[in-house]
Amino acid sequence: MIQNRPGRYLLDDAGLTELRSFVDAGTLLAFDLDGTLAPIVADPSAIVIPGHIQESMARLCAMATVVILTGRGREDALSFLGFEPCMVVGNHGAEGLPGWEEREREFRELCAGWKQQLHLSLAGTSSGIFLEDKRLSLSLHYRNAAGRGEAFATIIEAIGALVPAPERISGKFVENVVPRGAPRKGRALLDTLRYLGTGRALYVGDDATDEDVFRLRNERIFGVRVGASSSTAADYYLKDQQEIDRVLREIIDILSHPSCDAA
Ligand SMILES: O=P(O)(O)OC[C@H]1O[C@H](O[C@H]2O[C@H](CO)[C@@H](O)[C@H](O)[C@H]2O)[C@H](O)[C@@H](O)[C@@H]1O
Repeated sequence: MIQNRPGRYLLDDAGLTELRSFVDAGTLLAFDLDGTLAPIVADPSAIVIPGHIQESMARLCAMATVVILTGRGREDALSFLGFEPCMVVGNHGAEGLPGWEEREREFRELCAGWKQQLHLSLAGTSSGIFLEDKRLSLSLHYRNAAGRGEAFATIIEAIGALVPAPERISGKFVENVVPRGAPRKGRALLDTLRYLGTGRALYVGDDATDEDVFRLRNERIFGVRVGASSSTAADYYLKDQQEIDRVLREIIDILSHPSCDAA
């Protein structure tokens, strides 16, 4: 079993040197949305990518290949971006990958069935549980529940009773119901690299679902976790979400001054 190790801080001299030697115009730049480009807020429909982050992302989109890998539905994610990435892969990797169109139809049907079952099983249970229907996966949020422990237990029981059994992926005060066999973020990033004919990728994410990328431990992927964690598989970490601003500015600087010794 691969042991996790504490990541290294990205924004010190050593981390920035590594970033500079990894990133060039041919590097795929992939980002998670919630908690990475947008700060976490209590209402999932109220996220905002700050204007200066949108501007940096728009600049990067003009300089390199930018991809968004999000747990949100694609259309929902697109409505928040304010810039135009090369690709947006939604639903934790299950939506928007070329070649998966048939399976996506199957995933939609499964989710519609699970949604009906959840409406029945959660009716009358603890308040504050919010079901987000993302068509190819479902999210059961309990951040705003009066008793989070009780709400979490209710959600786990309800997901455990679903037929057929889904995959359950934990997130930040959310449990995600995902079709078995659907691509997750790790697979999605590798497929995207192949599809776009790109050799390597930088990936920045903040959540348990992003560990699916970090756990690949692939030398072609430079993984950065937003928020230090003793259990992350990411190579590097940022102290908090606000530091994404500096990361984007550093990458813009790297791409504006190409050197001969990039890896
Ligand atoms: O992969 P991501 O782009 O990070 O999406 C992960 C989930 O993000 C959203 O939920 C999380 O952010 C909300 C807004 O800040 C917050 O209220 C919630 O507690 C978080 O779990 C989104 O609603 C989910 O669909 C995504 O799966």
